[in-house]
Amino acid sequence: MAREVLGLMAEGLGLEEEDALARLVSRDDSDTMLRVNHYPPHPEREREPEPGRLTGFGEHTDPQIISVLRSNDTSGLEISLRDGTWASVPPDRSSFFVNVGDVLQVLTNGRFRSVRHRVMVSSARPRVSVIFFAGPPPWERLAPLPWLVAEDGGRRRDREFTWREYKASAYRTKLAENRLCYFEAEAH
Ligand SMILES: O=C(O)CCC(=O)C(=O)O
Ligand SMILES: [Fe+2]
Repeated sequence: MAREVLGLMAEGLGLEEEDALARLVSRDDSDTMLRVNHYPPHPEREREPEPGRLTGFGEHTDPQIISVLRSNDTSGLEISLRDGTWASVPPDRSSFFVNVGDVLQVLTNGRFRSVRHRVMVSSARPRVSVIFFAGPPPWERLAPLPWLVAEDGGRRRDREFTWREYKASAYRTKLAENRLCYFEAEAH
């Protein structure tokens, strides 16, 4: 699934090698992970700053290449729009929500953006989500793809790093931080 989506993205980007993205998540040592989140129902509480809504998962971007999410039919997931407002992602048990990770933003030289998202809990029903995170192998050297950099007149948004390096840096920072800023190319 993640591989197919990455194949379509490569095609859409006009990459010469159609498996340029998918191959990164298909190796035996690719860093993939499955996470199951359970948000218990939100009981009525009196002393909340914003009554009726609790943060279930704080705002963040996913660090990997791509994340594929499916949830039960309880809402809560929200994405941050350019103007800073939050848009709800309607729950749909029959479809997948695909999220661009930080590494895909780097590889595409910013054509695809890792969107900030969060989970707010306001429902009387529990939310359950299952997310497949597809990341590259630990020692893979990651940098904007040369084909796209050439299209951008040689301008690289980020410098090269390994996934291991990125993960180590991400673990040192807070969830909500923009972790990619440490990897931006110096000359902008
Ligand atoms: O549980 C959800 O709907 C999203 C959780 C999430 O963003 C994550 O686990 O990275
Ligand atoms: Fe996430």
